[in-house]
Amino acid sequence: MGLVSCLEARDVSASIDSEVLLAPVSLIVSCGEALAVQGRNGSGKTTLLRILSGQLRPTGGRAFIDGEPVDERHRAMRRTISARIGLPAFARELTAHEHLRFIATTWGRPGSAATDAADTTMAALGISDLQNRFVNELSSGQTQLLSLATALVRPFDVLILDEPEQRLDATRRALVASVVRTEIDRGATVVIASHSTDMIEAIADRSVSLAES
Ligand SMILES: Nc1ncnc2c1ncn2[C@@H]1O[C@H](COP(=O)(O)OP(=O)(O)OP(=O)(O)O)[C@@H](O)[C@H]1O
Repeated sequence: MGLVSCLEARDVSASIDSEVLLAPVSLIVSCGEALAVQGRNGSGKTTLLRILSGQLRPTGGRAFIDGEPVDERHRAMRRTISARIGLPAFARELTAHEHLRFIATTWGRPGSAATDAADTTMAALGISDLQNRFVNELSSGQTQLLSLATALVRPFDVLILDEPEQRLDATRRALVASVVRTEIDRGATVVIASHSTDMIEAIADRSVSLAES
C-alpha cells in the first residue's frame, strides 16, 4: 500500500474575481495514506478539500482520483469519495438513526444491513443513546459526531474531513481519531484539514501546509 497515486491535485487554484480562495497547489495522496492539510485561517484548506472531493471546480489546474478528473456528477466517483465539509443539511422530521439508515440505504445497503451500519457507526462514535433524537435535540458536539457519522456510515475508499475536531472535547477528539484510524487500517485513503495537533498526530502519516495567498 502507499505506492499507487489515489488523489492528486495538479496545480489547483480557486479565485472569485480578484479574491484568491486558494493559491496554486499540487499534491499527491497515495492509496491508503492519511494526509493532513494544515495552514492558517483563510489559507484555503476548505477550498482545497472541496476541489479534491469534486464539490468545487477549480479556477486553475485539475484534481484527479485514480488518474481520472474528479467529477461529482459521476456516481461511481461519488461512491468512492465520502466528504464531510461543514455540517450536512439535516431533515427536521428524521431522527439521528433514521438519517444514517437513509444514507446507508441510498448507497446500496439493504434494510437490515443499513440498520446494522447505522447501529455500528453510532456505537463507534459513542452516540448510540442518541438514536431516537431529532437533530434539534442534540448539543453542538453531538451534532458534530452525527455529522461525521453521515460520512462514515456509507461505503467509501477515500474519506475527506474538514476540521473533524470542531465542537469536540478532548475525549471525543481521541475517539474520532481512533475511528478514522480504523478506516485507514482497513485501507481507506484519508485527507483531513485540521487545526488540532493531537488529531493530526493520531491520524496523519504526513502533513502539508498551505501558504497564505
Ligand atoms: N465564496 C467566497 N467568496 C469570496 N471569498 C471566499 C469565498 N469562500 C471562501 N473565501 C475566501 O477564501 C479564502 C480561503 O477560505 P477557506 O475556507 O478555504 O480557508 P481555510 O483555510 O479553510 O480557513 P479556516 O482555517 O478559517 O477554516 C478565505 O480568505 C476566504 O475568506
